[in-house]
Amino acid sequence: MSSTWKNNISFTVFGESHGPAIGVCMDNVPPGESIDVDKIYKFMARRAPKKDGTTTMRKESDIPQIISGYHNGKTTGTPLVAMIANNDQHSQDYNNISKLARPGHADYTGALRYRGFNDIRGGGHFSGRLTAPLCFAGAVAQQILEKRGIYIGAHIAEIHGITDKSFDPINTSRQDIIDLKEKDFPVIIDVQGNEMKKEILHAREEQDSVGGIIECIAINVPAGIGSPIFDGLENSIAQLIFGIPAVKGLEFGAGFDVAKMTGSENNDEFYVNERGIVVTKTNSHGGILGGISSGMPITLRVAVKPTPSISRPQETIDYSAMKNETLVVKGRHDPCIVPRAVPCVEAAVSLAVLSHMLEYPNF
Ligand SMILES: Cc1cc2nc3c(=O)[nH]c(=O)nc-3n(C[C@H](O)[C@H](O)[C@H](O)COP(=O)(O)O)c2cc1C
Ligand SMILES: C=C(O[C@@H]1CC(C(=O)O)=C[C@@H](OP(=O)(O)O)[C@H]1O)C(=O)O
Repeated sequence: MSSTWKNNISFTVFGESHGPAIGVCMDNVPPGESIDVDKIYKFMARRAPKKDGTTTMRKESDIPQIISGYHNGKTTGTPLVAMIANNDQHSQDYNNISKLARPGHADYTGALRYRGFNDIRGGGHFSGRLTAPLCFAGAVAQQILEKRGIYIGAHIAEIHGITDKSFDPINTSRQDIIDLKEKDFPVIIDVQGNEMKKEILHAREEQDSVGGIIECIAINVPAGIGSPIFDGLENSIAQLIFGIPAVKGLEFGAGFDVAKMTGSENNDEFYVNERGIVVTKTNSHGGILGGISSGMPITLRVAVKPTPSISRPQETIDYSAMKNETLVVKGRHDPCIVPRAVPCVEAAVSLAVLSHMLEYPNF
């Protein structure tokens, strides 16, 4: 079940980019949770294509239709199902490349896995479009968590070498997270965001694309959530983060920098604060020790590759005729995936955290 995630919360995403609709079926969502549908729309609009040249020109409204599991403003606890229509497919863009493997995309591996029967139009089921249902599920999870004071936010930390300020790994506030969600281009330092946008537009002019890094933080996650070995918070978050197409790297806390540190530099010393709560002085561990939350903010960074579909000519193969070919990709592609993937990262982390929160009887 490649498109199903099974934990305390389970969900399946379905559909293809150029089929009639995509969607999600969530199971074991707690009953009686008030869900504001307008807030879901707002969350999903953060992922939807924009009109400023920094994203795909495909116009999708991404309004989900809830067809099960929601009544009188509350979850029923039975499967929560949402459909999202595909309205602006240009399938003819893919006619001339139906057996030509786009370098960096999943056309070749998908054809092997599905014996050539996979729908390659717009990337089919491999498309970044399948993150719209992930965002629906994540928006629901986020609302349930926010009612318990848990806030999860993300920003663009880097695009092609241009960097934003990092989250404060100890003192990021609920308001800092809320403010970022209101931004069209979610960065902490707006002037850096303007430079990033210029870089994205430049890549588009050059018939090329750029990648970057997304940083995410979850605050007020209670200490003691998660499990060791295979079912820890890091495991669950990683599984969902790698469900976002184009993600190639993930690090928690100090991440790969730990390799350069000594134990005394990396260890986060504990103390009891003025409110009688156990905290750490620093947060290299990124809020997770032994797969279990420490109560400190959970911090992670996600590396996103440059969009594979670029319009300059590239060498490739015709995998049906087994011939070498030159390919010119058509279609309306994101010159950079990173800005639209920010809510996707939030969605993935929200679903993983909510799922582990359900292990606790008093949730
Ligand atoms: C929000 C989002 C938008 C994307 N837009 C595009 C796009 O316009 N063109 C493209 O070739 N790939 C796009 N991708 C990435 C591809 O779907 C992805 O690279 C491909 O499925 C192969 O998967 P992999 O990179 O994880 O190996 C997008 C991904 C996301 C998350
Ligand atoms: C439509 C979306 O993104 C699509 C993701 C995508 C890909 O290969 O991942 C390829 C493009 O599809 P098309 O060629 O049909 O325009 C993007 O537009 C979306 O995210 O809503």
